[in-house]
Amino acid sequence: MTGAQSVPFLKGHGTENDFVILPDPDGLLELPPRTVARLCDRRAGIGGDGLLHVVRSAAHPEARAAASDAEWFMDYRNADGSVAEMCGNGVRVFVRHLERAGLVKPGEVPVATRAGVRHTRLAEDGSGVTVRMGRAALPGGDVSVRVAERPEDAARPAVHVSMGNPHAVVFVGELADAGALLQPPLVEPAAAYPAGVNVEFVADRGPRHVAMRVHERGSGETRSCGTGACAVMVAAARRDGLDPVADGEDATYTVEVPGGTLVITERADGEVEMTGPAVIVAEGLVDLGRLGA
Ligand SMILES: N[C@@H](CCC[C@H](N)C(=O)O)C(=O)O
Repeated sequence: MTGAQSVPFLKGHGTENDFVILPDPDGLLELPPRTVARLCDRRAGIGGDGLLHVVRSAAHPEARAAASDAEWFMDYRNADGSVAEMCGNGVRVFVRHLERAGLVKPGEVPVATRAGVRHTRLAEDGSGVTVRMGRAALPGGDVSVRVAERPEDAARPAVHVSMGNPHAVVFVGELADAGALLQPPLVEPAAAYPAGVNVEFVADRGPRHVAMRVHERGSGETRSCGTGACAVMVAAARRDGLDPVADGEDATYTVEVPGGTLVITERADGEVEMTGPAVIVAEGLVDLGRLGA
């Protein structure tokens, strides 16, 4: 990209999963992967685990094709510029931005995503945001994960969970068993995840209380992942013999992430609900022409 093009941006995070936010209600911005990657670069750009492109559904072709009645579409991009279906922490930050900008009121706010519409609820007192994340899908099959830096370790069994985006959940004794997580974990069979995968390592902390680390597709290790925490909650519940739909009773877990705490409920109707913080920390102008993308 050449020439000056100053556009407004904000920076926000949810449990320290951090995002560059680009308000673009009329869908006028061109955002090729290299521009997104540069914006998310922590040295040469603003820095973030991902980017929230905030567009009215009517102005985005993917949202128009889905014909949802949600006014806003979350066009989510990973830090490497790749597209993702959904981001759980991101959707909370997305509605926090809409609220601050006076574009929605506290209460129920539907948001269209590539994984379908997610219904968010902004607390009146400005505290947390609750999101109805849809139902988890557990396709089954044998999946295993090896930590890339520890090729000597045996492959560990993983649970395949979809929260609209793909996850492999691995139970470990200690979170340190995941190593430095500088490289993507090795997941097999690769065919189980044709579009790549987010990998969560989970350790127990107490009854219905777990801690996790995550290696995100397209971003590397991050300090939190909302869809990942939901996948972890559902995998932990099944491991603990709980199935809220069959049991007719909600199950709630506390999921600790390096950047904070998320509370996740799988309801008796199958819906997974996540509650957590959403914070906007900065805003300004960025010159897309000077990113060197
Ligand atoms: N951090 C997000 C997930 C972002 C997308 C993910 N990396 C993917 O490619 O599926 C979350 O909070 O859910």
